[in-house]
Amino acid sequence: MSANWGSHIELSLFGESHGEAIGIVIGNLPAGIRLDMEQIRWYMKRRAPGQNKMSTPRQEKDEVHIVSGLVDGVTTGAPLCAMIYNQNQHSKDYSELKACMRPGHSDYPAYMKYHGFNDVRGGGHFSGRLTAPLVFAGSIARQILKEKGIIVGAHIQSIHHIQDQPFPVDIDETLLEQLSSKMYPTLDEDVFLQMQEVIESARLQQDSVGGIVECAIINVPAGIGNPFFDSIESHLSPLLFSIPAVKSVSFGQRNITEMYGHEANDAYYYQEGQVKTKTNHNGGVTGGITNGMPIVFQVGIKPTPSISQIQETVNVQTQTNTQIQVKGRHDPCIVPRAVVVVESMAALGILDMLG
Ligand SMILES: Cc1cc2nc3c(=O)[nH]c(=O)nc-3n(C[C@H](O)[C@H](O)[C@H](O)COP(=O)(O)O)c2cc1C
Ligand SMILES: C=C(O[C@@H]1CC(C(=O)O)=C[C@@H](OP(=O)(O)O)[C@H]1O)C(=O)O
Repeated sequence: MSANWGSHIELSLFGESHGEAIGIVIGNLPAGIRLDMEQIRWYMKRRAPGQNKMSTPRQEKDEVHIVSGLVDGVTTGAPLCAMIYNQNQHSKDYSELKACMRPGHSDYPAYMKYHGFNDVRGGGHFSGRLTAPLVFAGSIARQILKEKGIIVGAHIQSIHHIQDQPFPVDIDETLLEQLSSKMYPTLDEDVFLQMQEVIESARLQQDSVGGIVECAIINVPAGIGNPFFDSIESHLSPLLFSIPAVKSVSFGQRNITEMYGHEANDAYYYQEGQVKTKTNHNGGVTGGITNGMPIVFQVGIKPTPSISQIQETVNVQTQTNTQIQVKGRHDPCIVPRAVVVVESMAALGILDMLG
């Protein structure tokens, strides 16, 4: 099982949802970065479970213990290892799942690949819980990027059929900082109430819903990226697709495929000596290389697979068709907790790209 990533920044992710701890080792971090622990705690809180009815009731503090690579709050340049101890496992909820495979979760493919030895409890190493250490790593990346003037932020673009507005062409630091300061950021102030109702209605029907997170990275200079195998899109996508439940990533305007060329092309102009585009349908990237406009992309997240309605499945021990009623404490919608995960992955990807 591989859980390593990176060409400049190196990540090595470890742990299971119901094991003792989850964590990450971050290699090649610059020395001399004073970690802003208050900011890190806020980003961790935005993702943490158990805070309201929209989330899994599992209560976890998600306190980060830094065990190496930091002295007096400042990075030393040595691998930085951070651990989060699991505190609230209910492993008996998963006893049936060694044999009966949850539709939509990792159980069956993992059973085939790891011959039934994989840890199914809480999703094991496949769990959305593993995104907690990724948010920690992403928070450090965001801090380093901010020193270069580069800011990342995201909003909930949609939940089920309820849509927020898309990002405007001019995305500034104030807007992104405002979004990141909210627990559930949307551009239209009122739309989250409707989203919340849709989530609650799905929860009451023992069901779940998905949605889309739209993310922006601003102030990346023009000229970063490559045309072919290491384009901006191809560098960010592996990270974004590694977030459990992510099923799509698209850059620029979502409906660009339905436009005419004259509509899709972003017209250039000079503003105070700087090249800008009037529209940003291409999401700040053409030819795989940044054009100086905000990098904008959307991440599609499926409905949570573990729902407590009775579903058809198979028992791999008796090799029979059967039914399953999934237990455990699950998110009726992953999207609200995943916004900061998307931001974190974007920050890690772009920092790595800057070299
Ligand atoms: C923050 C977060 C929370 C999640 N919570 C749950 C959950 O409560 N129950 C569940 O079945 N899946 C949850 N997932 C999704 C599963 O982990 C994921 O669907 C599963 O590992 C299968 O992977 P795939 O959907 O990418 O194919 C969550 C994912 C994230 C990112
Ligand atoms: C604990 C978290 O989410 C978990 C992600 C998850 C899954 O299958 O992905 C399944 C659930 O695990 P459990 O049944 O142990 O409660 C979620 O609670 C977290 O994100 O921190």
